[in-house]
Amino acid sequence: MSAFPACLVVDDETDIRELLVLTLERMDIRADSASNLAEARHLLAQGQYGLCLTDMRLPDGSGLDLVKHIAQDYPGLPVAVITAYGSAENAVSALKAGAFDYLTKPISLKQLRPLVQSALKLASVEEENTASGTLNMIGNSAAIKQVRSMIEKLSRSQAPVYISGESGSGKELAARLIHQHGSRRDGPFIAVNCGAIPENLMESEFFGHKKGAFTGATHDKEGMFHAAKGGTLFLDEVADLPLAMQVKLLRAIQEKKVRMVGGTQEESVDVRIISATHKNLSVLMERGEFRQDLYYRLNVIELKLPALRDMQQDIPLLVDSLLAKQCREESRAVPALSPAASQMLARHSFPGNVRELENVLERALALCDGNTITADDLLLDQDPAMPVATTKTSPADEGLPLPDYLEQLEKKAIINALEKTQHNKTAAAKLLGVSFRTFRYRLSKLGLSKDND
Ligand SMILES: Nc1ncnc2c1ncn2[C@@H]1O[C@H](COP(=O)(O)OP(=O)(O)OP(=O)(O)O)[C@@H](O)[C@H]1O
Repeated sequence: MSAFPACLVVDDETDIRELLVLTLERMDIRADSASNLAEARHLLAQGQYGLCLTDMRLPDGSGLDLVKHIAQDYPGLPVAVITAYGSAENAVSALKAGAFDYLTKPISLKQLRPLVQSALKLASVEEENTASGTLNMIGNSAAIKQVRSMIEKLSRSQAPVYISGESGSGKELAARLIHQHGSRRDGPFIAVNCGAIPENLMESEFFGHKKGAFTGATHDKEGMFHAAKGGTLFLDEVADLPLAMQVKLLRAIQEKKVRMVGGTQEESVDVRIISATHKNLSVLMERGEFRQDLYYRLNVIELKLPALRDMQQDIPLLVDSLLAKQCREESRAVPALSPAASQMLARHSFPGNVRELENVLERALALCDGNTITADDLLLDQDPAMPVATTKTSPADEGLPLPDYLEQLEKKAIINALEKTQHNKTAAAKLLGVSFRTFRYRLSKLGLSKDND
């Protein structure tokens, strides 16, 4: 038997219990079993377990009670629930209560193996994390400390996480950290910007396609779900998924299976989903633009990232570490900040959050004399939130008809966002709160795109 601590199997059906114990033993894992909640509690108190698998329906309570008991009294022990086919709510409530993952009946070895391996990995990853302890989400404010502790908790689970927060507030960074600190750290982390994929290619990008599935499909091609196997798939700007794609994604998440475009067979994929958007998904859901069932599937656990203006006290610390990082990358000495520059940074509202702060510092590094960054180097006056909000003129003052006047304002806002993001269109679209597709469309409509944009 392996060095991995034993597994506790809790199920009142003798057949399933025996089958699970046997399967685990074939995987070199010793297993104890209990047929009800009371027995399970008793065994837990006696033994050192590395994993617990429990059915949802038990004669003297529910699997959910056991999940809560374990979360409370044995917080390091991963527990997975076994749910009946099609009972999505059960799986979701178990994950919310702290279950690390779930299995759907009928249980197959294909499902069980990655789950057990993840649990097995968790123990060693935790040891390494305690040893290194380096989460690089910088800040000392209560808000960011709370984020850091949530990240640690979430990395112990396989539950889908939904990260909300304004553009540039560190959603992708948080997703990467959850991945890096969890059992999937040796697997891939695949980040997808859902707003940047053309609608007609979306299904094939996500699930892959078979040769001949459509014109131009000259060979079999795997999708992003395949690329993320054994790791994490980060769906950024998930609000930009068209409704038709939302249905397909829901199926893939629920079944943990995908089917290539033009393929006949479904195949299992072991992928953890983390999603994010700067938009308000619950509002979009109420408007019918985002499917409710997918929303509940993605948003099992929500991680909220604070805006930089809500952690203003962290600005000096962030400035120091971001400057140090940028100078390290450019192999140059870290310049000092003049008192006026420090004050200006500490007071600025940063609508573009940490990303905006990074851009301001990068620009200041390029402009400064090498020794000191002055208030002038920050160019913060040229960084207004949005020209629309600050404009004091009216169409009549400009002598323009309303549509032309609005077009001019829109152009200004777009150019401003492009400048702020060093012409990164994806980031500029986010800053303006529109999808990448919309942004690209507006660029060409307003004559701002280069020939082949
Ligand atoms: N607390 C933090 N400490 C250090 N760096 C941070 C922090 N928050 C954000 N950053 C950095 O700011 C930049 C923007 O963060 P990130 O890309 O994760 O934001 P985002 O919320 O995903 O943005 P978007 O909504 O535009 O996709 C990244 O370079 C990230 O490393």
